[in-house]
Amino acid sequence: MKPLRIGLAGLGTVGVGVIKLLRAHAEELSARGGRPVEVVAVSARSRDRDRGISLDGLRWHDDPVSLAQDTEIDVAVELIGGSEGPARLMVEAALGRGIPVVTANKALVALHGSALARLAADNNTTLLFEAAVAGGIPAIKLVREGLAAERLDRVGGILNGTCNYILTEMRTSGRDFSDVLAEAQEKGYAEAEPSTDVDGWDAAHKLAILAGIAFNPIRFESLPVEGIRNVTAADLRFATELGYRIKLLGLARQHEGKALEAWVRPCMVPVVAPIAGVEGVFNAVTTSGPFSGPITISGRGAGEGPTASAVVADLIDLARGASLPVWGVGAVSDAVECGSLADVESAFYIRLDVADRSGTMADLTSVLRDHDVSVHFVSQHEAASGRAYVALVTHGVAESAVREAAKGLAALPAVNGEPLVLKIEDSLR
Ligand SMILES: NC(=O)C1=CN([C@@H]2O[C@H](COP(=O)(O)OP(=O)(O)OC[C@H]3O[C@@H](n4cnc5c(N)ncnc54)[C@H](O)[C@@H]3O)[C@@H](O)[C@H]2O)C=CC1
Ligand SMILES: N[C@@H](CC=O)C(=O)O
Ligand code: NA
Repeated sequence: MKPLRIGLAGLGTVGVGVIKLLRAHAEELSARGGRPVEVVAVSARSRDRDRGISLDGLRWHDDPVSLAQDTEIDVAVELIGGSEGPARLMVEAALGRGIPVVTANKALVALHGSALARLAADNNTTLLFEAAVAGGIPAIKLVREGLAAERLDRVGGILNGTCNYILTEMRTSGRDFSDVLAEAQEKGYAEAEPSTDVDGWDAAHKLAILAGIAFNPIRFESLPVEGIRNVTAADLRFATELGYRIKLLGLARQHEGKALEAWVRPCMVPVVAPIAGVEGVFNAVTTSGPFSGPITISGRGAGEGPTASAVVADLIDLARGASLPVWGVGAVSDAVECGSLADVESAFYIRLDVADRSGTMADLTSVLRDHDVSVHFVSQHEAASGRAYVALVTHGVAESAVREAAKGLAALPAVNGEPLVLKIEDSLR
């Protein structure tokens, strides 16, 4: 049987994992795909770096675009990363000549997915990206194939392994942020530029892709994004005391007749919610729809093995001759704006660093009263030298009111620095 010939660009964590997996499971892959799946050509920055795998017998291309133009490949695999530059040029070159592309690059798909889908459709080929969302979890296949019959009202979850790893380690071992981030980088979880992870962008790319399949491609710039940099050890302690875990969540919800509600932000999740138990580098993808009901699946969201498993699953689809439309629908629609969050009601957690003196609490509550924010629970812990951390949990209130109240609180002389406002996400129980 004629093999499926792969040209693979990017020999880092994921690229090396893909080559190892193709070699380790060659027999099973050949049986499942109906023909052997073989890497025949590669491209990376350095030819001589020791990667622990042999590149003997593989054609070498210095330029990933020249790899995409190699007439002796059937599929181009892009594992370089970045929404622009060589990754984008290579994907465009391959799709432009009718060669299917498999990529793990969420930034590229989130920002240019609609244009790439058109290019693929125009050239009668496809772009597959299972590894781009939640690493080894079959998240795309869940939504695009498994739930193809459903009209979902919610999709999202814990979509960044690095952030979940940092939040888990900070809480369980008391280590600080930068120490745990360095470890996530060593383990190959973090993006080349780690602010992509900790500032929420990577989760946002993944949410944009899930929302694109479940609902409609969204205009990435309209997605509200907040990362985990401002979450402190004090917040993690308060969360435990209140019966919550702090998780970086990305969620998109379709409310009847309204613009899509979508956001990425650290949230308080009740400790009894299944998603609260998803710890470390694990991700979780959650959906809900009128026929299927709620579904949550979890697994390793980053790292060599899990991500390689997802890339190779796409290659098997191609070996089998599957021809899947990029966003799960034949016609590519234009990207839509996400709705404003101003009127969306929720309970919120507000954490303040205050002067520990008489009258402070009265000042805080008067600001909340002035903004019509009703408080459900208050807790206080001593901080260093005459300061205290105060945590307030509100009743349900519009996001715009809590944001205005937070500005009023920040302006009080007794309040140091910026308050942290976290949404309490109770719907995922
Ligand atoms: N590491 C992970 O756990 C996951 C990574 N991804 C995505 O997979 C992709 C690859 O990620 P990693 O393997 O972690 O990155 P990495 O930084 O370990 O590897 C990237 C590779 O691309 C090569 N490269 C850079 N510029 C190049 C150029 N101009 N021409 C040819 N090769 C070039 C580098 O030499 C390196 O071998 C990214 O899009 C990333 O977002 C997706 C899911 C999980
Ligand atoms: N940097 C990402 C890797 C996988 O997509 C993460 O930490 O989740
Ligand atoms: Na996946």
